[in-house]
This record gives sequence, structure tokens and C-alpha cells, in this order.
Amino acid sequence: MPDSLSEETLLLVDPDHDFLDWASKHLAAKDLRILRCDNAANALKVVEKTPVSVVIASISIQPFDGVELMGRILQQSPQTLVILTAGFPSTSQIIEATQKGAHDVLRKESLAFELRPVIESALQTQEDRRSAAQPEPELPTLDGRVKIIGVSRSLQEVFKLVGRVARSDAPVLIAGESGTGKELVAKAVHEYSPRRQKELITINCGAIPENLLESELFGHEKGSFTGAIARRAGRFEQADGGTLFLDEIGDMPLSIQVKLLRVLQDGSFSRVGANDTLTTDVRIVAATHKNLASEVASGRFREDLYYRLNVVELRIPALRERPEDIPLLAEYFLQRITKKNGMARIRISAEAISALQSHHWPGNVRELENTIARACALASSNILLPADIPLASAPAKAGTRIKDSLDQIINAAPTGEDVLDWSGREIARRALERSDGDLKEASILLGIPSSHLKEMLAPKN
Ligand SMILES: Nc1ncnc2c1ncn2[C@@H]1O[C@H](COP(=O)(O)OP(=O)(O)OP(=O)(O)O)[C@@H](O)[C@H]1O
Repeated sequence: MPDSLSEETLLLVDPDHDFLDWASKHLAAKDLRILRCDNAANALKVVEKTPVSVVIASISIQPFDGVELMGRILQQSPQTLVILTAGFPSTSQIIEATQKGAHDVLRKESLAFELRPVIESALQTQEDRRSAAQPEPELPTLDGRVKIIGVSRSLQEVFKLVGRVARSDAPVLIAGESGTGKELVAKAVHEYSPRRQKELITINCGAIPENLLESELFGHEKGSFTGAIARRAGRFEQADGGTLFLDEIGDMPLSIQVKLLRVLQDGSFSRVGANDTLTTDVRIVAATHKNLASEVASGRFREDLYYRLNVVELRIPALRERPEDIPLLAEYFLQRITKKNGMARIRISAEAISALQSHHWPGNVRELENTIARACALASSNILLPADIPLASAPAKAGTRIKDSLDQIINAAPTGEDVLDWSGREIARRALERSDGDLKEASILLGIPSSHLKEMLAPKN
């Protein structure tokens, strides 16, 4: 350890004595005092008596767990940095621990490489903070419900960021390819925020025609346009006190971007056809699969709005960049799909997992979910082998099948109808039929968002 980190006290809390021995040796340095405890009650007594700079504690310590230990330590010593460790921290453990003030949450198995640099940087943070340290505000107890699977480092960093930003009102911009889980992350931001008792309203800016989007967002007065038969509140009013999730913000027309900017600046807006100004208290979470900076450069997105929205950016990595998430995601979808359909348990072979991990996944997690759903439907035994998994990079035979299906669709289109409109509607209708009318299920089957499916089903003029 560098000299600048001298005269610090580090407390290791873990039930495993071998780990305590290893970590004490591994971190030993001149002028670094290392204390150790194998239970939480004693650790608390140590912190009561001795100023401790950094605590590194196992989440599964006894007689109360590491998260509770951290809460009690931070109550009496808000300056202390607490790092929690767990064999396999769950999404909610990471978010909650970070939100309740953990400096970091680490997987046990990565400690051999990470422990020393993490402690060094924590001690450095302590030095930097020493003069101006402010206690973290106490946070309400949270019980998030959204289930997000992810063990990759990159996704766990996203969870930590969610934990940090959820409690503020700052706008959040979630970026990532289609199907990476942007909507799930938006839900997590809401569910872990103090606004969670109020509504999370979602609107897909790309799926609503420009002339309707304004009234959808801001509401309208009776008679303000043909079809406005009654006064109607918009999404901004409905979401008052809660969160408004603007999906596909990159598709929002420029005329509406100006109005959104006004709400972001001072919380005010007017219904379509009204002169008076209303105010609202809404937290904005926006998402896009587009590169908004290039949309700004090409004049399709307002620069001032971009900076207003991009106060906190959460970037969700593509699935192909985090193949280590695939085994757990596949298992999660398998269990969910078989349970939902009352099917017997289906397992997945190691070879099939390898095949999934080497696929490119242009449709990301949605495509994986869809692939597992199809594999379950077609499975000939209770174990999925590579041959049971229909991946898109399939051989030429698949191309022939697609051509045959296309010929069938084109031949079946009624004369006088636009074949593209008709076939889109037909595909959507068949998927819905196969899913017993369940829109969500049908959208998974096709690998498209349900808002697109709704659009495909709508009759065209
Ligand atoms: N980490 C994850 N854990 C569990 N399910 C996930 C995860 N990521 C995505 N999913 C599932 O994948 C599907 C697509 O996710 P979601 O709709 O949040 O993606 P998106 O990025 O918003 O997509 P789009 O840009 O097309 O709207 C959903 O069914 C969601 O539940």
C-alpha cells in the first residue's frame, strides 16, 4: 500500500477464518491496522470503540446480515466506507446495498484479483473526503419487485448506478440496443425511488403519430381538434408525483421536443387547445436505442433537450458484450416459461449454453427469451441440446423455409390490399392466436415490443 494511505484502520468481517487469514496477509502493509471479526455483533462493538476507515463485510454474516451491519455502522460512523461481499449477490441485493450506502458490492470469487485495488481506492477516497465528509442521508427501506438478471460486471455497474440515482429526481437517459432491458431498468429506477407509491406511466414516443402524441402527453380541451369530444388529462398530469417513462425518445418529433423541454425546465405545460398553464411534478426517465448525440448532430434532436435529459446516463450493454449473463438468463426464462405453461421442468445442456454464448444476439435479451420460448415449445425431451435451439445463424435450409413462407403469404394476400400491410397484420394475428390472445406472449414470440405488435394489428386506411 502507498505511504499516503498510512494510519488507517480496516475491519474485515467474515465467518470464514481461512478468508480472514488470507485477506489479512494479502492486505498487510506498513501503518495499515487490520482488525478482524467472525460475527456481526462483535464487529459492531469494534466500530463503537475504534474509528474504522473501511469495513469489508460478508452479506451472510451472523447474527444479523451484512446489510443490517452496514446500516448500524453507518448510523454511528457515517464516514466509514462499507464494502459488502457475497458469493453470488442478487440484483436486489446489489441495488439495495448500494442504495443504503455500500461503497461497493463484490463477488467473493473476484476478490483474489480485486480486493487490494478496491481497498486502496477506498482508502484513497477516505483521504480525499476526510476534511469535508458529509453523512449520507438515511434512506427508506425498499422492496423492489422488478426482476433483472445479470451477473456481468457491466450490468452490476448499472444496478449500482440505479441504486445511486433512484432516490434523486434527476432525469435519467437509458441508452442501449433494442431488447437489452431498458424498460426493465426504467421500472427499477421508479420502484427504488421515493416516488414508487405513485404511478409509473410509460409512453412509446415512436409508436404514436405526431398529431396524437402531443395530446397523449399533455392532454386536450374539448373540441380542440376533430375527435376531441371531451376534455382529457395527458400523461404528464397522470404521472404527477410519479415517474414518466418516455420510451424511444429519439423518435419524438421536434415540435413536441420543444414542449417537453419546457416541462423539464419549469414543470409547466398546457393542454392542447387550452390557454392556461398547468404544473406537474414528474420525474422523467427516457430511453433510446439510437445514438442521441448523432441525432443532435444531424438536427433531428434538440441539443438543449439532450443535455436536459442526459443528466444521468445509464448505458445497458448489448447481450453479446456480456455472455456471462446468458446461462442465468436462459435458466430464468426456462423456469418462467415452463411454469407459466404448466410444463414439466426442462433443463439446458452445457453444449446448448455454449451455443447460446457464441451467438451474436442482434435482438439481445428479447431474442434470447424468444429463442428459449420456441425451444421449450419444440423440445422433444426434458433436456435442451444445441439442435433444439433455433438460432438465427441457421443453415441455408432456413432460408428456403422463409422463402416458402413468404410465397405463401404473398399468394394469400387478398387482391386490392397492400401486401405489406396485410402480411404484417396477418403475422401479428397468427402470433396472437398462437398465444391465446396474450399480447405480451405474442410479442415475445415475434421478438418485437408489444407496442409494435399493437401497431401491426391496427387496420391501415
Ligand atoms: N436482465 C434481464 N433480466 C430479465 N429479463 C430481461 C433482462 N433484460 C431484458 N429482459 C427481458 O427482455 C425483454 C426486453 O426487455 P425490455 O423491453 O426492457 O428491452 P428494451 O431495451 O426496452 O427494448 P426496446 O428498445 O425494443 O423497447 C423483456 O421481456 C424483459 O423482461
